[in-house]
Amino acid sequence: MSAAAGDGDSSDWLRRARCLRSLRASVPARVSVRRRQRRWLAAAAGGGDGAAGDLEEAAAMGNMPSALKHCLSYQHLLKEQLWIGEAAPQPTALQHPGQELLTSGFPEFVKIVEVGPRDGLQNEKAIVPTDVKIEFINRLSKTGLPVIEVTSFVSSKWVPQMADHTEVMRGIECYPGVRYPVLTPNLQGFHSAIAAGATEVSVFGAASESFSKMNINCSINESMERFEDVVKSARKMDIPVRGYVSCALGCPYEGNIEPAKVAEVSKRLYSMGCYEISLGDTIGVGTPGSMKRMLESVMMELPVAAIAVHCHDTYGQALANILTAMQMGVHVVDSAAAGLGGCPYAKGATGNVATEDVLYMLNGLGINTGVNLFKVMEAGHFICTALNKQTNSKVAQASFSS
Ligand SMILES: CC(C)(COP(=O)([O-])OP(=O)([O-])OC[C@H]1O[C@@H](n2cnc3c(N)ncnc32)[C@H](O)[C@@H]1OP(=O)([O-])[O-])[C@@H](O)C(=O)NCCC(=O)NCCSC(=O)C[C@@](C)(O)CC(=O)[O-]
Repeated sequence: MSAAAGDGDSSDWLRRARCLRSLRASVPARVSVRRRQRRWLAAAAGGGDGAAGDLEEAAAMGNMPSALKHCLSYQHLLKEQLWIGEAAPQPTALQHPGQELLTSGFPEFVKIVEVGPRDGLQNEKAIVPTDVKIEFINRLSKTGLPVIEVTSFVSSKWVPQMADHTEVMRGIECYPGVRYPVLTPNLQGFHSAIAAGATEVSVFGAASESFSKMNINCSINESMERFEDVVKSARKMDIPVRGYVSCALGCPYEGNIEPAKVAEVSKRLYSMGCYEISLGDTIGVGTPGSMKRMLESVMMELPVAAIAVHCHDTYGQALANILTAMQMGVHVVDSAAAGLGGCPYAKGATGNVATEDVLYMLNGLGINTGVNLFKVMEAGHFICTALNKQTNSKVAQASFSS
């Protein structure tokens, strides 16, 4: 757990800002928000002054402006701890006999692998200044995220956005308990990464021959030989290696990809020593149905504990796909703050699923992540402001823009 996770100050600030913004939108300028709020609450609660009594009772009466109702339901959400990443309330004796907990079948803890600084930024048209990347990563480090993928040691001719990999790796503050892997496609990238101070790397292959050729300029077989070299060197240095399989649910060049092919490539990566295999829906075309079929196939070859899902949200299916994967026991989820991202070799693919949206869903399910949603929202807000773009996170949009 990072040193600064769980600090409540900024959460309070955001809560208040959110509530006030929502109120301001519906109040004539000449009446102060606080006075109006006291009056509504007093009226809704049946008299008295601004103390207003029980908020929920007032909300139930239904005789108040929608902005205030929104605030009250927001209070209700807070009460249920959807926002703070703590365990949801346990079922009470009032629970209907035989009624199953919503969370049954889901893992108790989900590890979030934040890929925003790498997958998120690699596709930005304008080069993001190195100090902005470093500040973004430092902010993410204070959120409780256990893993933050920092950059990639690839050719700067191919991906100019990642050309400052060494400066980024050397510039970030490494928080205790947070891991900072980087992408390395071959031995050359591996050696550069280690020289820059990386202590964990990822190799990235694909279940599609065409994508492999476009992305890393070699066939699947050739890529496996390169990855073997990386894994062997890494093992000697006690460096953990993660493996990616792109196009697990579809390829921008070949269309459908057989689940058996995904399973085969995953097995090769796992057998050579990758401790975790991240299955990428690179172009975000998967559905819960195709996710289920693909995972069933991969799970015949790999233990579920070694499987991660990496969903892009092009068709709006990412959360549903993640939910499906979790129902099947997967407990490692890749995501990017503000839903940044895309792959330079997957035209039309939009960003990764937003970390904020994943956290909101997991908090609602009472699944622990150890990550502070508010702080991720702040980091997402920081990078979106720096890039002068709108967040892709629905949760951040709802919280900041209403
Ligand atoms: C893989 C390579 C490097 C092969 O590139 P290549 O051109 O085939 O390599 P080469 O071995 O023929 O060498 C050619 C030149 O590249 C240099 N080179 C060789 N290796 C490196 C290296 N590691 N770092 C820096 N430079 C390198 C090498 O030194 C040489 O330089 P030159 O002599 O011409 O000046 C190239 O194709 C490349 O960089 N591709 C970029 C791949 C990439 O970053 N894709 C995006 C990330 S993957 C992704 O986003 C998907 C994922 C993971 O998120 C999951 C999902 O969503 O599906």
